[in-house]
Amino acid sequence: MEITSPPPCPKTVTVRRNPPRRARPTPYSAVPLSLPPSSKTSSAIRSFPIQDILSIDIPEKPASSESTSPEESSDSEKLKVFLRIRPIVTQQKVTGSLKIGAQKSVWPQNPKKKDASKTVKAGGRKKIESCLKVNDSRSVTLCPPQSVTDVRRTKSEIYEGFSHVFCEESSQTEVFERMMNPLVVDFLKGKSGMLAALGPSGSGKTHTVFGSNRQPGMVSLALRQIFSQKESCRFKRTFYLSMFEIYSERGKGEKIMDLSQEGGDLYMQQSNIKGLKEEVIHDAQHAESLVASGMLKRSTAMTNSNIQSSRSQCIINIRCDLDNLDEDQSCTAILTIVDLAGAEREKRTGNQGTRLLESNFINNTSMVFGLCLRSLLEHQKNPKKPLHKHFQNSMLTRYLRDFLEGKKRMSLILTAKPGEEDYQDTSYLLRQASPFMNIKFESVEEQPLGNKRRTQTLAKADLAKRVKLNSSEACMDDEVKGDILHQPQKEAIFTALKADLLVCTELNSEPDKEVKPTGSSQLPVIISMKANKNQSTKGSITDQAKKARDYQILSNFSRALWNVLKEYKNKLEASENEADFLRHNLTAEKERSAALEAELQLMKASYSSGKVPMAEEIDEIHVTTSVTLLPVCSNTVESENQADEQVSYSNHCEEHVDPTVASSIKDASSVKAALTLLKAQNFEEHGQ
Ligand SMILES: Nc1ncnc2c1ncn2[C@@H]1O[C@H](COP(=O)(O)OP(=O)(O)OP(=O)(O)O)[C@@H](O)[C@H]1O
Repeated sequence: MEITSPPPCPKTVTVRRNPPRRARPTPYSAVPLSLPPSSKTSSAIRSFPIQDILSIDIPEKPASSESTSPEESSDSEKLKVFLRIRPIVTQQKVTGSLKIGAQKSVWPQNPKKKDASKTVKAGGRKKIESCLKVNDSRSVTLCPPQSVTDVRRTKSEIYEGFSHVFCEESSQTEVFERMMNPLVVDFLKGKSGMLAALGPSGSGKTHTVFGSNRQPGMVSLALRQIFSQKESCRFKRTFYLSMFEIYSERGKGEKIMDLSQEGGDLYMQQSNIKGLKEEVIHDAQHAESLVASGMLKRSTAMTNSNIQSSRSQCIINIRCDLDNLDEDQSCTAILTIVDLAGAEREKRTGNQGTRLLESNFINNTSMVFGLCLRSLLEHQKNPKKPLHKHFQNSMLTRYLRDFLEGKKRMSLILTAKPGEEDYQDTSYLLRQASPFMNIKFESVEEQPLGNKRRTQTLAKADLAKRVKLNSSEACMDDEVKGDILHQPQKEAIFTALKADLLVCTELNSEPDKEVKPTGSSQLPVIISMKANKNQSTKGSITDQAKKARDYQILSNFSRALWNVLKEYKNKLEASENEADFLRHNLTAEKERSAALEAELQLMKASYSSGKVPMAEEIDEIHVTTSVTLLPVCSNTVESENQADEQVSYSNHCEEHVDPTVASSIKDASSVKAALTLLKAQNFEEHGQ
């Protein structure tokens, strides 16, 4: 039987795809391919831990800072927003009082008023539902009345987070204790502060701030509290009172009026009020009488909302000069109380003419006040947002600039009317003002000075003494010198004040203080163990704390960076080891494949010629190829080509050789077995 030789092996070309294929997995080899030991360590490197670094919790002030006192730790405190709900006034009561008011004044000519009277006449006593429900001491729910829900779908809203909610039954004393007393305590310690009352017309701002004879307000109660303190032998406190209003006369711009007995018109230069008179106050009674006479001068008028509606913004300043008698030094603190005129809705008040112009001024000032605080809040939330200079748009906000820019402490009391018909006003107030509770006072001055307020004050008494003490203020600018003749040597006095602060039950709440009796005073005097720190020390402590914080951040960052670099170095070493190992394996495989290829060529030639190759010849091929191909195998690309050719050849064999043989050839380790099989077949054919 004639043996038909298989067609010649076509020249196979390895086509490289574009993009080039990745290296094939190393074909099965007799040589086991073990992974290099280093590959075990080459786990994926985590990304740079920037988040970890940023989330490292670094205390604002180092815990080790022994100098941090409880007072200093409250550097960043939130604006306190209180809410006071005034009692509901029955319709009959309102209109009744309006009737009385109407006899005194012809203003306003509001047709609605007549309608209201009619309603009362016709309907008699009418029960008014409350739209404001107190949930707890810090939150309220505003429920829309039926009339509003009928028109549009309005849901109940919860407002929470107030420093305290004073319900309708809350007394003036309760409000004072919770809201005003902390400010007074700070004031007596040398810290300035402000309380501002905000709310719609007739909601009880003036009632809260000034009160009445029967129910004294915050000003009177604060003055009583101030003068109830016993004097220390080392310190002399002198209190001054000034009072002025900002108003608009028939809409012709803003004006300032000194509300002291002999006071007249004042003028404003930038944020400074020029010519404001201060009265020295010796006792609470005297001070209260001054406030009462000032109130008589204040512009008020009857409106639909309020029988005696404030038509101006009223500001009261109580200043305390604290003199250290031992060291001839002094410091100043100011307690400011602001009674804003209540925002009014034209529809509601029915104001016309002059009242309407006044209304515009009042609403404008309230709006600017709110805008300043909103801008501050937004700026604090996102420092990229600029702190707009809204304060420039009204005299009041110009005067209160430091407070409205978060540089000085302030508290707000929102007064609300809970009646159904007051829903719109109350809703507006809560929506606008409740977010202010998130405002922070970042770097509140520990002891804001009178000269910072830049109010030109001319105290009637103590002038000679002031001039004497003023000798140490040579470095002050002229304006400031004019403003406050008595320049307080604040640092030393503040230190001494801390060391010799009078005990009063309200003040004595700090745990790290030691109480010692003094010879001169019957009351024990608090001796602060940390009293020898003055303000410059505080400044340097703040700097040190900042530096320590920066250092801690940087060291954490560099530590994290170092760890990442170390991980990358390990990974690099592992990869190099792996590459060496693979290169070595590849070389060995190339040698083997070259030897097998040569052997196959020989076998093919022998098969076609019918001559069986001798075992020696095959061994010779192995030796030759392993020697000659070594340098070639070092070239990876060429080796890959050869590997491709080998596979191509194997494929070819699959097509043209007996399937049993082809499968054997594919398997590199079974080549010898294939050869034996071929020999046997050849032998059989030749034998036959
Ligand atoms: N908590 C309260 N308890 C009793 N009466 C109150 C209370 N709040 C307000 N009133 C009374 O309501 C009336 C209006 O209050 P008030 O003048 O204080 O309002 P207002 O907010 O200052 O208004 P405006 O902005 O128009 O001056 C006053 O007669 C006052 O006595």
